[in-house]
Amino acid sequence: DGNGKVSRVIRIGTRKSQLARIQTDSVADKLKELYPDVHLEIAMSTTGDIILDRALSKIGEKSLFTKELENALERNVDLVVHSLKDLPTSLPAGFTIGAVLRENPHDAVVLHPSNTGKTLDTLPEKVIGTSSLRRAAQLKKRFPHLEFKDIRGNLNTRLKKLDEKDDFAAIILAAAGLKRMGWENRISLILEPEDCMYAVGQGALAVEVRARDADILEMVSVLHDPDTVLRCIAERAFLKQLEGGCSVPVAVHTKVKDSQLYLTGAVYSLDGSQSIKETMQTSIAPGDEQSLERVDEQVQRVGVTAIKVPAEAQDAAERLGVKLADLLLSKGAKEILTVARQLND
Ligand SMILES: NCc1[nH]cc(CCC(=O)O)c1CC(=O)O
Repeated sequence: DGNGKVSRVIRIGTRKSQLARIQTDSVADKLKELYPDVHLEIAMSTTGDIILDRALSKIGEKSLFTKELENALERNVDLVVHSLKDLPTSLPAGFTIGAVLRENPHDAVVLHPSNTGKTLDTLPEKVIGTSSLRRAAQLKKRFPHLEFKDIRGNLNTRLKKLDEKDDFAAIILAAAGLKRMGWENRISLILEPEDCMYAVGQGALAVEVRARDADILEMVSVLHDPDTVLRCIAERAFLKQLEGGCSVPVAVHTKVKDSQLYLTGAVYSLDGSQSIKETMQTSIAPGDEQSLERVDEQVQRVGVTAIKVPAEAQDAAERLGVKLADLLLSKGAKEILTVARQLND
């Protein structure tokens, strides 16, 4: 078995925010369970959660959060854990995502305590807190009576702002982040795709490693299941082909059923009045697994190196994302995204 290969100390890098620590610990715990003989150490970086006062959508540079951890990966750690959503669709040379673990990808509504039992249709006040253009655009389209205002800060800060003031009737957050922080009980509603599709990679943890570190790649590859990898590759290929980035309202929904991978993708104008949404599918029948021999930068698909997952299915997933993006672009997605970008500047 491959489990005996890594006998040295494995160092995991993490940012110091509570969510980052929890995410890192959850991956470390899984690795400990799978490899009881491996000695794991957690190394903390001291900066990275500094930019809280500007809308994330206006910072524009996703890799800001991850650059420091990549420096550490170059020097003194073997793997780092990120929210996949925060990772750009191409990684810097020398790095790759070796495992993807996903929980609930959907968005959740957290109600102000005074609104317990209400829904987005029946809220007595109409101001909703979110700094996500994607969430605001979709929900404006579906619930025209609501208003959306920016809410900044980490998860703790946002919940505090909701509870201790009367500025917001509710806020929208990723269900996965709430669950990881132990606040699942604050989830009032999970948003269905008809109301609000999720962000590319939302709810998934990405384990970033050195692209040519075959031992570590093999070690982390047991953390993920093929369906999760294929869904995330399709989503990321879609975003990359759209040249979406984090500052535009792009949303997706994926599922796997009967060896078919389904991808729904959409772009929205900022007020939700214009949108283009399409679904495509592809066969992901089992085939030869991506092998270690073929692990080099050439086999990365949108930053992911998933050994042991069928290589052909990974190619099909990537093509699906590109094809769906091309379909949306042929229907005017570029114009919608260009206007959204300019208005958001
Ligand atoms: N936008 C920031 C962000 N990046 C990752 C998460 C946690 C959820 C996830 O991993 O997708 C969140 C919070 C949120 O969107 O509510």
